[in-house]
Amino acid sequence: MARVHADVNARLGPGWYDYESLRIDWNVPDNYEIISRIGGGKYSEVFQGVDMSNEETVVIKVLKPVAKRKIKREIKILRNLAGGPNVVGLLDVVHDSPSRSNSLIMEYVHNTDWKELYPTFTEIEIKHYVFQLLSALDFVHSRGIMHRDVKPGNVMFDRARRKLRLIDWGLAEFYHPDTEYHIRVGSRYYKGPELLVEYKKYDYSLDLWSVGCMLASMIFRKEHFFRGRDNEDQLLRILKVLGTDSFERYLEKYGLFIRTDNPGLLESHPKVSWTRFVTTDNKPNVTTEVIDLLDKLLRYDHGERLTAAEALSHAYFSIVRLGTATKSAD
Ligand SMILES: CN1CCn2c1nc1c(Br)c(Br)c(Br)c(Br)c12
Ligand code: NA
Repeated sequence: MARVHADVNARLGPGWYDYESLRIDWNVPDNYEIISRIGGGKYSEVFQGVDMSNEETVVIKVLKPVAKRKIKREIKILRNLAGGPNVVGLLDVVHDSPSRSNSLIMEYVHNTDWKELYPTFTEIEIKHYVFQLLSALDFVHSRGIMHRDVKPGNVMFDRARRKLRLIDWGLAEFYHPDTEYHIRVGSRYYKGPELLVEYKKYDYSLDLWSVGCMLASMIFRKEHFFRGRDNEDQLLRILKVLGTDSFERYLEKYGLFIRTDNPGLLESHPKVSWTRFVTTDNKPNVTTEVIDLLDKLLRYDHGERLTAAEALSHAYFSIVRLGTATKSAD
């Protein structure tokens, strides 16, 4: 059971969370022109485009013919989250008859690629970036939704404007208490332990593990902090840092068992101090304050992890909050 926002969807009712009964009125695509391909994945091809009615740059996410149900879920969630802080905006939904394809027209962000961004982050930039990411998640979780695929590739960051948007809500879901969810979600390096040990009754706190992985890669300047070759190796990477004592307690608490023939997963591993990852290169960004925040996000037990709201009020962000306060003061 989630520690926070457990009953949000029960309170907001089926009009909020029942995406299956959503009827989508697809508009014609005539206003939009594709300029260039900017990405793609299992479920969509992504293009930079222009809305010719106002000359605005947009992103055109052409959906592959996947389960209609999944498309309804993504659109329902994007519409529920409209106007929320740091959530990418859904501008339109269009159907193209000749190609029989459906597309989401999204707000454009002039994104700097993560590979370029993370090695150059200053401490103040990390604070602004993570604060905005947590603001998005605090909002989304308070609306009864978990993203389930938080990773650098799904966080668009316009460095010049210091504008961050959480994108790709294709794996997002509504949280209901005592409900079993798919564990084949997320992206390997950012998968929470609950997914790797196949605990299916997870909740919003899954997203906070992923934030912890991103924070660690920024402060320690490591592209992916836990970089497993496969799901088992991913868990082993985590064990080798957090140690097996707290892992055993976690398994015990939730009545979980590990089925594996990987010897590494059956050995005991000591907890490694976070200071072991300090180098001359990353030293300026590693303070006792950020280590404290990181240590409270990267916990096996999802029930122990800071919530997004708790993380936002951590001392590490006081300079960002202060900035916000003065802004709202004037
Ligand atoms: C793979 N790339 C690079 C930039 N970029 C990509 N996918 C995007 C999606 Br989906 C959205 Br929505 C936005 Br907004 C941007 Br920007 C996107
Ligand atoms: Na998206």
